[in-house]
Amino acid sequence: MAVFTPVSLDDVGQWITQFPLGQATALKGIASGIENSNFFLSTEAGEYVLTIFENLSFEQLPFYLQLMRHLAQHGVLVPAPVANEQGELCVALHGKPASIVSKLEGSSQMAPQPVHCAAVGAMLAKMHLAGRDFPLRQPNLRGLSWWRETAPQLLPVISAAEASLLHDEMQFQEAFAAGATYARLQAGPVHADLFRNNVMFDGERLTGFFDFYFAGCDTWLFDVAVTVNDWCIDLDSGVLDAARVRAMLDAYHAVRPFTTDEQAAWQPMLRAAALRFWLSRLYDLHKPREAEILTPHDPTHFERILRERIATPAPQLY
Ligand SMILES: Nc1ncnc2c1ncn2[C@@H]1O[C@H](COP(=O)(O)OP(=O)(O)O)[C@@H](O)[C@H]1O
Ligand SMILES: N[C@@H](CCOP(=O)(O)O)C(=O)O
Repeated sequence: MAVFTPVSLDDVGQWITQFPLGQATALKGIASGIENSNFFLSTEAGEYVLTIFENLSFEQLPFYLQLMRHLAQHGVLVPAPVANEQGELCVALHGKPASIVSKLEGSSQMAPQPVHCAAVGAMLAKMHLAGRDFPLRQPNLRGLSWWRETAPQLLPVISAAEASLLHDEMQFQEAFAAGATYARLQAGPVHADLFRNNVMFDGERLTGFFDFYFAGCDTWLFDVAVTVNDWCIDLDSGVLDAARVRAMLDAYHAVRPFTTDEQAAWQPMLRAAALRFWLSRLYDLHKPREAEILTPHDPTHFERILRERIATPAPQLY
């Protein structure tokens, strides 16, 4: 959709000398980003992605970039940030924070089959395990605290039917999050937005997870629920597709076995994951940021998913 900050090859030519990448040989804006300005960057050392962060600050970026570096160093397929000669992963370009990360091969698989879901499930489990010794901490900034702030702002501007669902689900999620089962769930760094458009495939080979800018510390099961709610559904109805769910969960379980607490928490967590994106889409629709030029995602998609997860028993986790 947009490159918000234009950058020329000349601009990058001087700036890139602080990185161990040789000369920049080509730069091409990526049209599909909605949050940041992204460019494919060719250098003498290989192919990279240059990102200029339009909303995140220098103070906020270390958690995301260091998490990506940590995961890449632990064999998780994610873009590896490149440090400059001072060891910095984030350096100003045109006055904004910018970073260079390795380019993933392939493209997003927008019509996934069980084989793709299995690859995502296995890599997600590997990512959760690899995050256990990541030292930085940041909460999921779109977690329960944000829902508590956001729901009251939305209740007056949404329909009565939406307000009733939102009110009831917030009560349900408050009780779930305060319970003993929830407290025992394993937690750590999670991607928190692992939708189809944030994973690359080369045919059936997964080449990487990217777009970590909603990452934070939360329960691993929340991350699984977010991922299942996007990868394993019929997009029109929101209904789970049994074959894709089974493929994803079995592959995850083979790497990091689910627990009995997680089985007990599974249905509430599928609901929580649906609520999170329903809320953010409602918020973007009713409370757009100043100068927002983009078409917001449709909230009714996640309202449908939420109603469906409430009405239908969750599949077995394992
Ligand atoms: N590391 C990467 N390797 C390959 N392509 C990438 C990488 N990072 C981003 N892209 C491409 O750039 C596009 C926009 O990236 P994304 O992170 O979704 O931007 P935004 O956060 O602005 O929405 C992606 O759809 C993908 O095609
Ligand atoms: N996945 C979210 C929106 C986040 O956008 P992204 O392009 O950065 O993944 C949604 O679908 O609401």
